[in-house]
Amino acid sequence: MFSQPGKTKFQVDLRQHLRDQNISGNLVHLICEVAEASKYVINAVRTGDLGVAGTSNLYGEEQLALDVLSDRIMRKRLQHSGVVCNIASEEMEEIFQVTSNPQGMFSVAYDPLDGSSLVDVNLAVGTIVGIYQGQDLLQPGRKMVGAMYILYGPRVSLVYSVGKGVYEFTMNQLMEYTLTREQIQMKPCGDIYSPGGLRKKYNESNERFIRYLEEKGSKLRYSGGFVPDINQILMKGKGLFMYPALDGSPNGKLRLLFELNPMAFLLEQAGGAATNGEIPILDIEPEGLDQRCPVYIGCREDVSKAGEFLNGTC
Ligand SMILES: O=P(O)(O)OC[C@H]1O[C@](O)(COP(=O)(O)O)[C@@H](O)[C@@H]1O
Ligand SMILES: [Mg+2]
Ligand SMILES: [Mg+2]
Repeated sequence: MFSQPGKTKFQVDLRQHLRDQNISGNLVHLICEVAEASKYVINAVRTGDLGVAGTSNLYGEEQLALDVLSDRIMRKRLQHSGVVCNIASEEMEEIFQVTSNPQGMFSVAYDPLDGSSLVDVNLAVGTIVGIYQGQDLLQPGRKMVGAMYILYGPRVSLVYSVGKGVYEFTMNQLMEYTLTREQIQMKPCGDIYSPGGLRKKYNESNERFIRYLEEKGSKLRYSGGFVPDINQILMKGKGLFMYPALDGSPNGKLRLLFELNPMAFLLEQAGGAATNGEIPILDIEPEGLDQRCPVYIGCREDVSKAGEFLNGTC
């Protein structure tokens, strides 16, 4: 049952689709709860206060009112879902325990509003979610049972995987998510590149890798929002996003639990790859909630080429 990209041929609703996936009813419920929460987040993005909240998150970054509101929307929904035991968010200081009994339950790590500083210039932003069975959130991403993101662009789309391929749903005029693409697949290499961070802070290997990409004819496509940048690569099936180690920031900027693991899970499911330049992102043992790490994510061959530049074999 393959629909054309962008066309909702079968009007398959998210819940109906998930029920057909042979996964636990609790996981179906959890994904649908996140989908419901996203409807309130998009409303906040479209109409909410663009000012600062006057508080800071666990990274010491100034929080916007929209960061705080999106976080509350997500947390409340998860807290009352009846299927979540632990919650961690980019905007919370510590793990929020809903229940100490993990039986049949999931734990969720999320970035409620990635790219929030782009809302005032009306660019696309998103929500990123990683789902773990049981109560342990500090596990390698490969242990995740599901990952998803919601992209708030001119259209709202939801992309998810529970380890059975990657599917895209798009919000219709009734604010329901209906299936628009299934079994999304990446090509082995591509011609789009999204380089994060200040280039003058790149080391020589990263600089040489960028020159290699440019010489092979890759086009620069960087919006400054991780969700739209990854979504472009995934939906076009080609390209590479990187946010490398920078001079003064050896771990780059992006967060392992809240941003990188869910995206790595999705890209691997689509036949792509994600590494820190040495090992797969999904194999990294997290040491703390606030862990950051460099990332090269996208087409398999492009990601592996990045590794060759970094280890000096290229
Ligand atoms: O401005 P830079 O350094 O290129 O960083 C951009 C990256 O930072 C982020 O905005 C970080 O996310 P938050 O907005 O959640 O802090 C990513 O969306 C994006 O990929
Ligand atoms: Mg973020
Ligand atoms: Mg954020």
